[in-house]
Amino acid sequence: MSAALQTTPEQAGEALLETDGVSIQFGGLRALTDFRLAIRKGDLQGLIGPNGAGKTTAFNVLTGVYRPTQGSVRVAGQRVNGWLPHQINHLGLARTFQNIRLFRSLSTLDNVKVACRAQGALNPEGVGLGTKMRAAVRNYRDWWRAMLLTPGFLEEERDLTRQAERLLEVMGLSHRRDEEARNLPYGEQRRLEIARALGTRPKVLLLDEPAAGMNTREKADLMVLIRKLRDEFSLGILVIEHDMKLVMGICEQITVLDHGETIARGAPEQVRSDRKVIEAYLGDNYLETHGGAA
Ligand SMILES: Nc1ncnc2c1ncn2[C@@H]1O[C@H](COP(=O)(O)OP(=O)(O)OP(=O)(O)O)[C@@H](O)[C@H]1O
Repeated sequence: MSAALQTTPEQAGEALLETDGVSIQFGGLRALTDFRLAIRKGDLQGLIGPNGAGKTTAFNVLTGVYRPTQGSVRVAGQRVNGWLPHQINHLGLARTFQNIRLFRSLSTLDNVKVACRAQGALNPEGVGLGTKMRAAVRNYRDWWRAMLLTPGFLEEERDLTRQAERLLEVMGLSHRRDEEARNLPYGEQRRLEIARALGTRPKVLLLDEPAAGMNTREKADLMVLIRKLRDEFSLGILVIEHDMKLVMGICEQITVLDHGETIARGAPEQVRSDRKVIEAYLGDNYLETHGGAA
């Protein structure tokens, strides 16, 4: 293992998200091999690598879309192998998607309210029949409260609206409050996705190519915003991104994947001068522009 692969000294505090030797195979293809990662409160880490390296697969394993073939995923100290995405979300892990997945016909505000409401709707503990029964009873009760517009229901609605408005403000989207999500410019749709993820009150936020399709100005704003979110919401953040300026500019630690294997991990300056990373991903052109390899 190269020096860049050794664990960095950000070991203070409990890991909010941790994997141990995670591998996943699709037929004969090993999409991810022995993937190790720990995200703590305040971390801002990057996950990079060439197309098909396994980055989105890693996100899918972390969030319960895929079940790992080997190894374990822990969120807030709980082993979550086999849990469903919404159950993992309730433990404090939220994500955005490479291909934007908004409720396109809902307003900007309602997109975020749905997420805020979902966070209050389910009990994360347990996946058994008892939990399902309690959820069914609660749904039935909530349906009647909504039909009768009880004072409790109306107060809850006002509270959800306040929470969602606050998140739109943080994400610079207040002016779009009542517009349908599909009518927002691309960069704003990406920010709305982040607002919606924040609506579930995560401790760890996974951002899958948040700057894709953004112009230079929007990317620069996004860099500032991601740092602000980390600080203001006390989050741990993991970002997949192909824009090296953004990743190198904001991440304190970067993991590099190639063919599902972790080929390097370390601070930006370490990673960008790693010969294996240059060969697999950055290319000699990057080397010429940004300095020599180790
Ligand atoms: N559900 C699946 N079934 C079969 N193969 C899959 C599945 N999901 C991912 N793969 C394969 O796993 C490998 C890793 O894909 P993945 O999407 O994770 O790469 P990536 O690093 O996110 O790439 P990109 O930067 O292009 O988004 C690819 O070869 C892909 O075809």
